[in-house]
Amino acid sequence: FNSIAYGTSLDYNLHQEEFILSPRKFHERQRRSSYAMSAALTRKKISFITGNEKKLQEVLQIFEKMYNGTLPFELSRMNVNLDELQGDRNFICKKKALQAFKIVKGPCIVEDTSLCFNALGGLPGPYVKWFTEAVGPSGLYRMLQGFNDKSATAVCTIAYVNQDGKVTIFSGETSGTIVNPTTEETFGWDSCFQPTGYDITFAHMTKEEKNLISHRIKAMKKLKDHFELFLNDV
Ligand SMILES: O=c1[nH]c(=O)c2ncn([C@@H]3O[C@H](COP(=O)(O)OP(=O)(O)OP(=O)(O)O)[C@@H](O)[C@H]3O)c2[nH]1
Ligand SMILES: [Mg+2]
Repeated sequence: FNSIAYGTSLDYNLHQEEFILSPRKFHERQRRSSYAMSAALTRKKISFITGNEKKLQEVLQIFEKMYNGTLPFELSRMNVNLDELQGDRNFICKKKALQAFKIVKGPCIVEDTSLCFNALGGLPGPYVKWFTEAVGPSGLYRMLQGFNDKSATAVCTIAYVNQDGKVTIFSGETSGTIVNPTTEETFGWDSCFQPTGYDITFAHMTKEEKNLISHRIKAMKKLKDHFELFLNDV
């Protein structure tokens, strides 16, 4: 598996200046360095399991901003496409989480994203990946051609599994409209999803703008609240 650790930069860059510092400053740096290292050693390790690079990027950007650059845990990524059973989104995400825990045998996070069209009773929902791969964002727009109602909800479902294998689910939703894409796709279906209250799609927005209002940040805020309430669960 491709596993990379994030949130550890603090541990490295303290050594680089050792020749240009005065002895007193060097001593102080060493003291801070060993403090940082012991903090890093006590930080819990959490694995984020996803096969999707774009998702990984957003999750990292959001965590970095939420924790001002210093995550209270060490996040590593495992590049695995977990099996996805059919069912509602919480069921799918819970089953992904349990598979992930079997692999990692420790705390882990998985995420499942749905795009639900109201005119289609919530479909494609958790199956949007296959629809997007088959027809692209413009095809998603055309699927609603016979309907006046173009409204949709983007839903991010996150499952966190703690060290005992207990799964907790968090979800975040952003409502919007499915529009005819006018830009290149930047993620999956961002170019056809226009969030309510905006006249541009997610694809037109900067990452910073999207990360303020997205389904993903809303679910991740709940995960952060959970970590704060149940400190031992981190
Ligand atoms: O434009 C987008 N903006 C987003 O914010 C977003 N989040 C997810 N997606 C896409 O929606 C499907 C979800 O399926 P999904 O959750 O199963 O993801 P995945 O299979 O790619 O990865 P994972 O299951 O290994 O984590 C996949 O096609 C993702 O590319 C997005 N597209
Ligand atoms: Mg998937």
